[in-house]
Parts: sequence; structure tokens; C-alpha cells
Amino acid sequence: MFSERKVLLVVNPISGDKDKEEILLKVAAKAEEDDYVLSIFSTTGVNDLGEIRNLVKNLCPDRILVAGGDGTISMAAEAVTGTDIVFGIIPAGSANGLSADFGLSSDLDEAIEVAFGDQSIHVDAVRINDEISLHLSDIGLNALLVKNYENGDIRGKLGYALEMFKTLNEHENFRVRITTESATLETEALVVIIANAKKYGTGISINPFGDMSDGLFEIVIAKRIDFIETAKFLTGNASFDHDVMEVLSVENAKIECLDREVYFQVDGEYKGEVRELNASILKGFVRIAVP
Ligand SMILES: Nc1ncnc2c1ncn2[C@@H]1O[C@H](COP(=O)(O)OP(=O)(O)OP(=O)(O)O)[C@@H](O)[C@H]1O
Repeated sequence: MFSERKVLLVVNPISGDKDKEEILLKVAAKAEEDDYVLSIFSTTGVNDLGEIRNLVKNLCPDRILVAGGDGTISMAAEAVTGTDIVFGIIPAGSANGLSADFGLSSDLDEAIEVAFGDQSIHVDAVRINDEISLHLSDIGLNALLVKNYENGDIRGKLGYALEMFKTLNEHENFRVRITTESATLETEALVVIIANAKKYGTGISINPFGDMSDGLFEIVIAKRIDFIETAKFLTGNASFDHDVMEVLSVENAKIECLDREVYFQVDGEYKGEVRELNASILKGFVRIAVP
């Protein structure tokens, strides 16, 4: 008997401050062309994870497409983990770091072709306390920037640029102890990044050693601002000064903030202040459609 193929489109109506009408129309047209029955879920910001989990259970889609920013993409990925559903990304956030890491085009037609295409790879995620991170999470300077951005009035890259001045004035370094399966390290830090991927959505490549499918994540520690050493690190030059930048490839890590609570963000979502994080790799977490 012929069984119909189903695709679920998850849309965040507010991400990136962009109208999603064109996305809806183009995805509907492509679904019809490829003989998929399309269902649409628009996020509300309240219990979206639970709602998407229920939809996945009841609809049993073959494919799920997500039109939103990194926060929506990570949340929807969490809803499908443990299934073999192909996950397609339609970049529609203010920064879109995840799609940049997968080499996805920002052109809508191309992104839709890939999201409905046959190529896919399994990618890892990192569990950090009760959160799932597919991309980049951190404590310190950048998390404070994310907090200030969320409280600011201006969305998009301009919003980030404006909040950067305020953030640099407000930030103070902190002391941290990092315990991994192979080492313990204690240092002062500007930022500690838990990196499954390579690039922030701003295009800054913070983890040149990152591979989202290698069964490892990186802990990147920037100890202080030093432009030359930071530039060496960011360009993948392995001779950077370890007094300035440090990178550890690990499966598990415990991060303790020794002198105070520190700002924490996960995939671009501010999560409050924390004293301790426990991070572990989740291998092959989700199957993502790629070019
Ligand atoms: N309908 C909605 N109204 C308000 N907030 C929402 C809605 N749907 C989702 N959200 C919130 O959007 C956030 C995720 O945004 P996402 O990462 O997709 O985009 P973004 O590019 O970060 O968006 P922004 O334009 O805010 O920078 C989550 O905090 C979620 O709770």
C-alpha cells in the first residue's frame, strides 16, 4: 500500500526580525512538488519543545524542517533525537551560526533544496547540565553580550554590535577550574567556550579544531584579550601562546567557577548565572540534511 510522506515545518515567527511568509509559501510549493504532506507548527516561546515532541509522536514525519535561529534549531533537534527523522535547516535567525557551520546557503531556494535533499550527516551535541547544545555555548564575556542583546531593543547584527560596547565595560574576568578525563586546569578566564562547532553566527571562527561529527567537543579558554595570540589561534595556527588561549578536545568536562557565579549562554540563548557546569558529548545526536 502507498504510504504518504510527511514533513513538519517548525517556524519561529519572531527570529531574526524577518517575515516568514515567503518561507512558508516556498516550503509548501516544494512539499507539493516532492509529494510530501506538510504540517506547520509556529513556535510561541512557551513549551515549544513539549509541543514539537507531541507532534513528532503523533504525526511521525519523515522530515522536519526548521525556519528560525540557532535557539529554535537546537530545541527542535532535541525533540527528534533518538529517531531517524532527517532534519532540514532553513536559516532565519539574526546570526545563523549553525547553518554557516554546515555550509548551508543563506539563499532561501538553495536552503529549501538542501533541506528536502538526499544528503545527510549525523552530528553530535553536548549535554550541559540540563541543556542541549548543538553549536557553541559559553560562560563569561560572550554570554553577557547575549544577555545584553536579549534585553536590548535592536535585533540583528547591529543590535550585537551596539551591545558590545556596554558588555566590554561591564565584564570582569573570573577564576575557573576545568576537570576533563585527562587533565585538570585552573586559570583566570575571559570566556570559556563549550564548542561542538567552529563559528559563531557573526562569522567569527572560534574553534578551528571543531568537527561536529567526531565524537568530541572542545573547551576553548580565552584567558585575557591578546589580539595577536587570539588571531593565531583563530586562524588554526597551532603555535599560539597557551598563556592566552587554551583548547582541549574532550568527551566530558566539569567547569567550576571558583570566585563567583558567571553568565551562561547556550546556542545564543541566555540561561542565567552559574557556578558549575557538567558537559558530556552526545554522539550522533541528530541527522541533518547537508549540501
Ligand atoms: N512566538 C514567539 N514569541 C516570542 N518569542 C518566541 C516565539 N517563538 C519563539 N520564541 C523565542 O525565540 C527564541 C529563539 O530564537 P531563535 O534562536 O530562533 O532566533 P534568533 O535569531 O536568536 O532570534 P532573534 O531575532 O531574537 O535574535 C527563544 O527564546 C524562544 O523562546
